[in-house]
Amino acid sequence: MTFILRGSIVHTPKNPFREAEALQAFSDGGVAIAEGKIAALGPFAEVARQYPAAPVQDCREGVLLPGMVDTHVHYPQTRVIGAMGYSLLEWLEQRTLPLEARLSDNKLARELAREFVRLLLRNGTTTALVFGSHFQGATANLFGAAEDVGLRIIAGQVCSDRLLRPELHTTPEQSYAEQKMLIRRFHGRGKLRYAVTPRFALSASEALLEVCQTLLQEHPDLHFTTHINENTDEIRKVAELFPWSSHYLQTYDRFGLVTKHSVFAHNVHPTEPELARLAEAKAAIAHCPSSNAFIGSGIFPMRQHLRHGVRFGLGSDVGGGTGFSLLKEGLTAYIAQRYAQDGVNLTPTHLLYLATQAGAEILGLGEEVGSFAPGKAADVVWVRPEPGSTLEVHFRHLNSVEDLLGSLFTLHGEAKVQKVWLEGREAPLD
Ligand SMILES: O=c1[nH]c(=O)c2nc[nH]c2[nH]1
Ligand SMILES: [Zn+2]
Repeated sequence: MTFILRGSIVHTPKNPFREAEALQAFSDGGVAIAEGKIAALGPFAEVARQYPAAPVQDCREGVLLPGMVDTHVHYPQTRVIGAMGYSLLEWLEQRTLPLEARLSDNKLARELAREFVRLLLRNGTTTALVFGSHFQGATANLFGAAEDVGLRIIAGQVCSDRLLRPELHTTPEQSYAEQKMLIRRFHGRGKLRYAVTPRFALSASEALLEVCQTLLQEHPDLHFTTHINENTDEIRKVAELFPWSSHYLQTYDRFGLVTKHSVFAHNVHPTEPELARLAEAKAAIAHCPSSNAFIGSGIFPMRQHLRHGVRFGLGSDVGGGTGFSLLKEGLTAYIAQRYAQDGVNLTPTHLLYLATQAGAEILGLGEEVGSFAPGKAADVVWVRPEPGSTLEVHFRHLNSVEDLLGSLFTLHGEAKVQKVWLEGREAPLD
């Protein structure tokens, strides 16, 4: 069935960090959807002429965006959001890991998985790279919940074998066996993909990192994700644990884990050699601005990443982050760069790009999602201002599409995700 969505349409088919006029917008636009894919995009009158028999869904109140892409979010941590006053290692020990340990209970894991995928969708996220659980069963529940609603996720069973808490520790042998089973069962099934996911070098022995390497060698199309350079105490401890390493990235690189399929979360405190190596390997960073602020990790050195040509997308990093909204992450990235010594002066176009196409690209999905380019999956979000809100006032008095986006990101708390389509099918939001 072919149908048309009519409304204000904005997307970033080009990279605004490199090219002018990266934003494309249609104030009365149409996006035709056929067989779950974008069939046509343009002014509504033109699209309607191309598909005269297609029913039209009127989305003229508000704006249509490509489904957003969260490049770093933790499935077990929804209920940790808002734990104030901790730095990273205290936050993990006192608030996060105790909850993660409870996911050995499959019933709780199933409940959290359903809650998690619903909250991603309600915030307009249609693709995500997800940190799973330390438990195999709970991670299987995550894949199951995503599949049930048609959400595109890349995820994996988190592995650690030291320095967390005993319930969360595995052994290299156990981790290999459990991950193999999950890879066989879920990797490449529909829209599901598997990511090898050591929690961070601090909690992974060399033998466990070797297991990660073996898995990637045995399955070259797997993804890889972990944390890096988030907090100065963490960095110091990692240096002590790997005395042979000259920097944090080397603890992964020694085991072949720095590739174009790798996404490292945070990288708030990188050294120049690490940035050079990330660029050389075409590895990418999940930039998590609200988490960096909330846990007090520091300000992301965006200009340094740009200078080195290191790619990055946005991550909500729930539960260190302050919620699932990538609109809010965009605003927080903007504000953090305003505070930074040598910050990048981001425009609303940069923010939209970071929340959509940039994320798609670093997940290797740049040809499949992230914009309304014909042929891509029809993952679409319709956002409307809450009636009577400041955002509604702004939307009634717009001068330009940049103004629309600027107020959407700034007043994101008054933007309601009205509907979400996943491959052209309306997704359940309740
Ligand atoms: O922000 C973070 N959240 C986590 O859960 C975590 N684990 C290791 N390092 C981490 N950083
Ligand atoms: Zn994280």
